[in-house]
Amino acid sequence: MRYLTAGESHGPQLTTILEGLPSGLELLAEDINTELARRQLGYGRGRRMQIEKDQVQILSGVRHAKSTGAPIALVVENKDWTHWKNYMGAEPLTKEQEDNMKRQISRPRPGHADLNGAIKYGHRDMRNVLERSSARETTVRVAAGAVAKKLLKTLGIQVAGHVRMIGGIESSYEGGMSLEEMQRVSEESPVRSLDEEAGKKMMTAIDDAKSNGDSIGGIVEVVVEGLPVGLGSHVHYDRKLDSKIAGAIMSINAFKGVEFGIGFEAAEKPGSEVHDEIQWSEEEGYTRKTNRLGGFEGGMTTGMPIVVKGVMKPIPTLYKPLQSVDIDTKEPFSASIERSDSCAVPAASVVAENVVAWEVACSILDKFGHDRIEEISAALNQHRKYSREF
Ligand SMILES: Cc1cc2nc3c(=O)[nH]c(=O)nc-3n(C[C@H](O)[C@H](O)[C@H](O)COP(=O)(O)O)c2cc1C
Ligand SMILES: C=C(O[C@@H]1CC(C(=O)O)=C[C@@H](OP(=O)(O)O)[C@H]1O)C(=O)O
Repeated sequence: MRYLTAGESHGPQLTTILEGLPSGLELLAEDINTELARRQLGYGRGRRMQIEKDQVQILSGVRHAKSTGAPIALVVENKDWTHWKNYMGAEPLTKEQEDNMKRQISRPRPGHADLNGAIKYGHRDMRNVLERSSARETTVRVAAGAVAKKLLKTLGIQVAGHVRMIGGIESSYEGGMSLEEMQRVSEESPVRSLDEEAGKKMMTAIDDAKSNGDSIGGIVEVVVEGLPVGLGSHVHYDRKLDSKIAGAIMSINAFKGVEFGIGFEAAEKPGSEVHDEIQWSEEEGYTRKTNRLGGFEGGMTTGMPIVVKGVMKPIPTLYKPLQSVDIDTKEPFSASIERSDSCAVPAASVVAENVVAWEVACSILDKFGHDRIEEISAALNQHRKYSREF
């Protein structure tokens, strides 16, 4: 499967085309809208989220609630477009608009794509860069991921996520929850923390950052369960599934690092405290006594849950302005802003779930077939039995 996205943050809509989804998958707009709504929640978001109410239109590839195997076109409208029509349309500028281009941007914001993108593509108006680099685009990445999640659910594979840290405050979650429970508990918390006390402190930290004109980042965690052994491959660098998942997480706006299982802690520990011992039983086949490596050995799934974390930097647009340089006058200035999120870690955890789901779904199709959901399901069940008895 593959997908492309198109659309600007304040343009009319965001679009994605998914290609390679097998036929026969039950798919409703509601499956996608649920994920879109989850992405819009979370403590610390700015005023834009009060304007948008993301709803998908499924424009092709699904008939009578089932995928046909044809490309799927998904569209989400930007409600904010009505305020931006005069600045964001594809038609040429009128004389009046040209004289009145108040919103032309010549002042790059530190931490954003503005300056690099302007130099690279030759834009004196950096709006041409920021509109596309905005995390508004994650709306349709989540729409694509929601389709992947539905595919995985149909095959008995679940994906859930939560927030591990915001602004240095760590949720003390130690594991042992079912994924349904993880989903439910995290959804009850405005910051998607499984630890209620830590969640309250995270909210206070967001309030403090906001009132200081600052922003804070954090760590999100995604867990995938119900996996077969051997998704991905050890034979070539570009077929390793852990590397594809790491790339997907890193592609989310503002993400700066990824780790599987104990991750960077492995640097401090002896091998006996890092590797997971192998055991076998008739009911479960091969399992690991621990899951410190987060579900991967040799770029392939072990059958244990995938546990992956991603770190998000603090939002770069600050009410307490950072110094930059105007590209027209070359004069220094202090950035001024209209609105921004002060923390988007909870929302980003939903994006992370969905981009991980996409990579896992692709690897399932690569291994078990691309055409019909029934044949994929049968091949997967056969493989589960084979692996247990191997
Ligand atoms: C869900 C989400 C919401 C975001 N909201 C904002 C925001 O309101 N203001 C802002 O300056 N950056 C926001 N960002 C981060 C920027 O999009 C990102 O830092 C920027 O595009 C530069 O990319 P980089 O940080 O990956 O280098 C958000 C990111 C995500 C994932
Ligand atoms: C619109 C979304 O996030 C936006 C991501 C974003 C950025 O710079 O990345 C900046 C803000 O947009 P605006 O400047 O219009 O307020 C966020 O609201 C969204 O998540 O749907």
